[in-house]
Amino acid sequence: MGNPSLLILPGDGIGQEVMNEVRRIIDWYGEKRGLKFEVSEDLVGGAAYDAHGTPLHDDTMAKAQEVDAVLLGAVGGPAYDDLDFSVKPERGLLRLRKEMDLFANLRPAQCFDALADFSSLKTDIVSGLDIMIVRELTSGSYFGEPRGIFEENGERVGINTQRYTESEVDRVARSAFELAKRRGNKVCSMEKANVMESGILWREVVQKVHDEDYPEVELSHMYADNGAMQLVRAPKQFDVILTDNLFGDLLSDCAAMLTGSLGMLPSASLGAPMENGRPKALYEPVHGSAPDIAGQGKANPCACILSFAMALRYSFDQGAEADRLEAAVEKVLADGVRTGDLMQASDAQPVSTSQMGDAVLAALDASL
Ligand SMILES: NC(=O)C1=CN([C@@H]2O[C@H](COP(=O)(O)OP(=O)(O)OC[C@H]3O[C@@H](n4cnc5c(N)ncnc54)[C@H](O)[C@@H]3O)[C@@H](O)[C@H]2O)C=CC1
Ligand SMILES: CC(C)CC(=O)C(=O)O
Ligand SMILES: [Mg+2]
Repeated sequence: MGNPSLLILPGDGIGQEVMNEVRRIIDWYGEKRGLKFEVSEDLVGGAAYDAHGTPLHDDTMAKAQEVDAVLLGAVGGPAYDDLDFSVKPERGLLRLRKEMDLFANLRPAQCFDALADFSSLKTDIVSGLDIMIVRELTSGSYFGEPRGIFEENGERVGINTQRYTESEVDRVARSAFELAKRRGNKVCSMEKANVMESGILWREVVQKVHDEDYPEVELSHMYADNGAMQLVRAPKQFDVILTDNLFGDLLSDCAAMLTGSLGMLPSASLGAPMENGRPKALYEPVHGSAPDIAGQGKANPCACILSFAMALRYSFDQGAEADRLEAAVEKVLADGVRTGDLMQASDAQPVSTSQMGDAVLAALDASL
């Protein structure tokens, strides 16, 4: 059997900068741990649009379907804001998620001890925080039809459709319950069943999956607006949060600030098992291309580095090496190394993206 394959899609803006650091970490694993990957690279998002006039070339899509895992930086940026949606960078990412059928987006929000006093919330509220948001990723309002901007009664109307089938809810609910069994054994499902039919169906299906196959897991339901409030009021009440595509997008950015910064939040997007038993998978930081800091060496690469740790765990059965990488990031933070997003304006000089990468590599060396 050959080395496991990894397709790297840096994308746009800080996606390219943070991915530079992940490449060095992948090399480190090859050299120091004998964990070699068959790495290929391609374009996605604005970079692909500039080269090919499309945010995701068919050849790239085909490659993504073949590899063991895809690692993506971020897409988008102001240069592409006025494009028709069909060719916008974000559309490339949506296509990738949809065609790979990556229905379960795992977004862990963990507060490292060293950042507990930096979080937007009081230290005791976030200290030791470890929650997992499971966001449905291939349906809901980012994909439902009809969608578009249409003429109606002499004016334009913008339409997106929140749509969920029972099977779509069923499969992502199972992912959440399975994860909960390996964690704190609790799932809180969030929707708006009070005002949305899709929410009513969501709640019914989640309850049914629970009652039939996961009665031992503690299940609660919460309206997503209250969920957002509870997330900043008392986040440690949650273990696994299960929610739809749109609410999950919002709630996970919100959870980022509990951990200190959006620059700290990794994610894994998982689909059905492939022939080798591993899930189809794409790993990416939760953040976007951050045009306000792009090209300045200011981006925090930790979210992308931690996304690679998730790849080690979920795609390559390297749980111990994932632990090693997460511990390296934790040590660096404990040593006080900080990119600008992890400091108050008046603090000492922040480190650059590549200096943060240097520090993580040094911590990895020290772990041997
Ligand atoms: N998965 C993806 O590729 C995503 C792409 N986007 C796209 O990115 C572009 C910019 O979107 P925004 O709304 O500005 O969201 P964003 O996530 O790019 O940035 C929001 C804020 O967080 C900061 N930030 C984000 N990541 C950081 C990091 N690693 N280190 C330090 N600071 C960081 C940024 O500087 C900015 O102030 C848009 O085109 C958007 O559609 C947005 C979210 C996800
Ligand atoms: C397609 C992305 C730009 C949407 C997003 O913000 C995300 O998935 O976190
Ligand atoms: Mg988002």
